[in-house]
Amino acid sequence: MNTVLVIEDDIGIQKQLKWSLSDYELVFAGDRQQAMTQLRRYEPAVVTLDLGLPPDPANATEGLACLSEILSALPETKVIVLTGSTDNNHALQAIALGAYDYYQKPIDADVLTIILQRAFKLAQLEKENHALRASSQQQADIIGNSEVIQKACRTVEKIAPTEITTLLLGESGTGKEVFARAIHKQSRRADKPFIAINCASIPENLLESELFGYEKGAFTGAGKTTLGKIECANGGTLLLDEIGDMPLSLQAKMLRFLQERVIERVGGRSEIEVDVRVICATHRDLQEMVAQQSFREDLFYRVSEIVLRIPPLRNRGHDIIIIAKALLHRFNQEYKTQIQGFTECATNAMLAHSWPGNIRELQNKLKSAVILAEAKFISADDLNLRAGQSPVKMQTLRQIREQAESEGIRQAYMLSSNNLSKTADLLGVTRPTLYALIDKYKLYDLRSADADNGNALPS
Ligand SMILES: Nc1ncnc2c1ncn2[C@@H]1O[C@H](COP(=O)(O)OP(=O)(O)OP(=O)(O)O)[C@@H](O)[C@H]1O
Repeated sequence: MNTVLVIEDDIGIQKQLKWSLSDYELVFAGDRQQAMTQLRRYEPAVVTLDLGLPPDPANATEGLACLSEILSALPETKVIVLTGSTDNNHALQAIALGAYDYYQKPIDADVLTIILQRAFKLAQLEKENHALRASSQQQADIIGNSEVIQKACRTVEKIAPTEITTLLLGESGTGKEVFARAIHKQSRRADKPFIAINCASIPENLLESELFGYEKGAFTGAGKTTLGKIECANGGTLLLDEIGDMPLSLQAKMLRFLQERVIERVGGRSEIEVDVRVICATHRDLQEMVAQQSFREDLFYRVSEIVLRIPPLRNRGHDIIIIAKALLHRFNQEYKTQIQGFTECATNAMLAHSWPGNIRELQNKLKSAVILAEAKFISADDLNLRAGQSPVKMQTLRQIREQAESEGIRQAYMLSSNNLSKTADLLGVTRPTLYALIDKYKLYDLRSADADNGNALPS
C-alpha cells in the first residue's frame, strides 16, 4: 500500500481524509517539525500539505516554509498543496517553489484520489527512469557485447546487492578493478567510499600500517594517529588488489579482520569495529599457492566466497574492436586528434593478436598510434602489430550473427542521430522489435540517450 504523508493541523480534516482515502496508508503531521520527522521516517513519494499550519494557521508562511524544507530534504517528493478556496496566490507561490500540484478545499475524495494516483504514477516513472539511467551508467565502464562479458556483468548484478566477499580472478589488465568498481556502484554502498590497495606495490613492512593504520608513537616517525585503508573504507568497499602477494605474516591479521570485522591499529590496544565490504583480486593461482603453503587455506576460503573470472581480451571476440573504438574516441578527445577509425588490416591484426597485456596493452598501443598516426585511419603498423592475419578465434555462426546485429543497431542509431523511431525505420523493424533487440543485446545506453531526446520509453 502506498504511503501518503498528510500535513494537516485540523483533526476533522485528518479524519475525513483517513476515511475517504482508504486505498492508501496515511501518516499524519500537525506542524512543520512533525512533518519533517514523518518525512524522514517514511520517505513517502507523495505528501499533501495544508498551507495554513501553526503557529500561524491564518497565513501560508509556515506552510510554504514547510514545503521548502521538504523539497530540500527529499527533492523527488510530490507535494500536493491544499489551500482555502480563495487562496490562489499562495497556491501559485507553492507551485513556483516546486509543489507538484494544488487542490482547493473543500475536499472531494474522488478528485483528490485522481490527483494522488497521478502523483504516484509520476513518482514511479521517475524512479524507474533513474534506475535505468543508473544501470546503463554503472555498466557503461565495462564495454563489450561478447557472451563472456555479458555473463560476467550478469554475475555482477547478482552479487552486487549482497555482502558476499568476492574474488576476482583474471590476467593483468583484464579490468578486475573496473569490475570491482561496478560491484561497488551497484551495491547499497555506492555513495560511500571505494578504496583500492595494491598489496604487491607496497613494501612488506609498510603494508600492515597502510591497511590497518597506526597510533601516534607506534614506531619511529609515527607522528600522529593515522587511519589505514580499511578504516577509510568504512561504510563502503575495499578492494584488496593482488591479494596473492600479501605476505604470510599479514595473512593471519587479515583473516581476523575478515571474520570478525574488527581491526587493531599498529601500536593500538583497542579493537575498532568496521563495516566494510571486501573484494579481492589477483592474477595468481591461489589454489596452487595454498598447495605450496604460500597462501593460507583458511584465508583462501574466506576471500573466495564467490569467484568471478574475468576473461582475457583474446577470448572476447569482436569486443576487441568495440573497446578499441571506444578508446579511440576517448583519445581523439584527449589529444585533439581526428582519427576516423582503423584500416581493415589493423582490424584483422587486432583480432589476431593474443593481447598478453589485455586492455591495458590495447590502451597503450592505441594511445601511441593516435599520437603518431599520419593518416585518418590507424594502420596495423601504427599499432605495431603484424598486419593482415585472419582472426585466431573461430566463432559460431550464431555468435557472428548476433554480433553483426548488435553492431548494425548501433550504426543505424548513430546514422539516425540517436533517435530510436528513425533507427527502427532505418533497420526496417517496428519500434517494439527494436526495443526487444536492445534488451537482448543489453544496449541500454541507446534507450536512455533516446529518453534524453524527449521520446517516451515504452512501458
Ligand atoms: N571492458 C573495458 N572497457 C574499456 N576499458 C576497460 C575495460 N576493462 C578495463 N578497462 C581499462 O583497462 C585498464 C586496466 O583495467 P584494470 O586496472 O581494471 O585491470 P586489472 O585487471 O585490475 O589489472 P591489474 O591486474 O594489472 O591490476 C584500465 O585503464 C581500465 O579502465
